[in-house]
Amino acid sequence: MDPLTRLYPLPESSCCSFENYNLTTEWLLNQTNHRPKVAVICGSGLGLLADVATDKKIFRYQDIPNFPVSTVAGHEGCLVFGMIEDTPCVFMQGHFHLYEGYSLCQVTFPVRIFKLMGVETVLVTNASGGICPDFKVGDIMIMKDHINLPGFAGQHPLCGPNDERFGIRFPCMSDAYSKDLRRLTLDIVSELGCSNYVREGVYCMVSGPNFETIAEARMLRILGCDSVGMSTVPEVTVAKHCGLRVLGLSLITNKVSLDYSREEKVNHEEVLEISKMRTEVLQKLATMIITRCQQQSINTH
Ligand SMILES: O=P(O)(O)O[C@H]1O[C@H](CO)[C@@H](O)[C@H]1O
Ligand code: HPA
Repeated sequence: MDPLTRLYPLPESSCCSFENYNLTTEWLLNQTNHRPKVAVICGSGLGLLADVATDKKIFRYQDIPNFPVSTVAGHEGCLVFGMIEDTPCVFMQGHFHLYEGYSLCQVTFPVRIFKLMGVETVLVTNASGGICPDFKVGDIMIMKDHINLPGFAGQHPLCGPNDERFGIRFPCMSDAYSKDLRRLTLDIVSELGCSNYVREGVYCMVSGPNFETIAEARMLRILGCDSVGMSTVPEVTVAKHCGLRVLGLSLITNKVSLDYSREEKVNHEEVLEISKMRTEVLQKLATMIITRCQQQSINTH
């Protein structure tokens, strides 16, 4: 047994050994001829992003060895391989959350599978609550940066022994979201004429599952967060660690209450309803980003 394994024994049920990543990767590659270059992680209510792909091959999460299953409404729990024009892609219809009881190694498991499959770029999407007073419901926020609030408290997907086959012990996170992809997205947004509801901003991850108190929301505002959600940051961190290029799009599904006199109460059904409302434009945007980013073969991460 190597000394690291002895120092940090993984629980029996852990999926996070290199052998397990390999096993799942090989299982998937044996079941399909698709060899994806772009992975799309679909957030709450955004699974329909996969509908525009052609030549699809679909796996239910429950049938994939070592894969967690989705337990939240609006997360279908399917892995969809398919083509967006000439680009081979893989879509996660639904992702995993700390509040479901998953470890961060389980939450981020698919990202390392994508890396081993040869994926180069990850497009992450999510639903979030708008904290920036200028944001409106239905706005799309291009993620410029994030705050890993659970990470501050030691809930971090890279804690534990570092596997150098994936990345270095102390990865830089100051450029987690590719500048080139953000620029490309802004160009496409202006071509599509939707600049009036696309913003750039900082996403903050909280563990959930409750939505924020007003005092918490005010604290997040002071910290410089433009929106808040319960996902994405672990996946982005692991993607960046293993050298994947990342773009994040966050749909503002509700405004977070910063004021005790505000009567509206946020709920998950409203989150899903707004996601559905923006599906078409997000499909268009995602399709153009995927096609162009492959054509331009931007090399900087
Ligand atoms: O981040 P995604 O999964 O898109 O969804 C967001 O919406 C759900 C709450 O309504 C939470 O899961 C939150 O994180
Ligand atoms: O207001 C919110 N807070 C946290 N997560 C969320 N996901 C969608 N909206 C929200």
